[in-house]
Amino acid sequence: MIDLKDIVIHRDERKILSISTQIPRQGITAVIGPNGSGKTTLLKLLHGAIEADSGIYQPGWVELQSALVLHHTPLIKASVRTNMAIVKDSIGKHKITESDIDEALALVGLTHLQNQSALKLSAGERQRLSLARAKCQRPKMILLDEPTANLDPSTTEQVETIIQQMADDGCGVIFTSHHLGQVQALADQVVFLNEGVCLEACGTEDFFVRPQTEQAKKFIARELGWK
Ligand SMILES: Nc1ncnc2c1ncn2[C@@H]1O[C@H](COP(=O)(O)OP(=O)(O)OP(=O)(O)O)[C@@H](O)[C@H]1O
Repeated sequence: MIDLKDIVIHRDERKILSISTQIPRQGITAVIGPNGSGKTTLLKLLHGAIEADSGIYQPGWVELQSALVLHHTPLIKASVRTNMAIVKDSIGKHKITESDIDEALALVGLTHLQNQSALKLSAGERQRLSLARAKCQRPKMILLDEPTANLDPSTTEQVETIIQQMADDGCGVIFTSHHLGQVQALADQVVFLNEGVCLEACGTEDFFVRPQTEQAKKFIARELGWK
């Protein structure tokens, strides 16, 4: 378990995250909540990209060895393969080998485009490249910020299959999403944030069938269009 105790993060004198919860290190966890509720901030904290002002995070980002995939992964003006080769692994110990790259490209179905300029990739191919780069880092956990935002249904399905495969291979996955249908289909557990506070952390079915807080009930009803 990842244990977050009394974590507080401020920006511009505003508390943007105030959280105490536990998140499993295995399986697939969805972090959900309204816009601005702190989902991306939580992923960045887990990855060690930002620090908490106070509180305890165990085992901590060094031990977690995560790969973080944000919305717009910067790519260099070079081939898909070169964009893979520049990736560093999450602990800086292993060199990324040619066969690591081959394996990751095959996983995301981009082998045939490996010599194409990465900047010419479509949004869906770009996202698959980002996942392949993350996979090459040999992370223990992969943190994905809205991995299927702006993708069409068929590409969304491809990306979901890759995520599922990574989890089946033993890599813990934490992703954020605004698609509750996707969360229900993919996630084993849910962390629900509201105004920077974790209000619920439980199994996916429990969350959707028996939400404990009024905020979660309203959020589910609004997002799924229930009356
Ligand atoms: N560097 C920053 N400086 C100031 N405010 C910030 C900073 N980073 C995040 N925030 C604020 O913190 C809050 C949480 O942001 P965050 O991006 O984590 O939300 P989110 O749940 O991922 O939102 P969305 O669903 O819109 O992507 C927002 O109100 C945001 O404006």
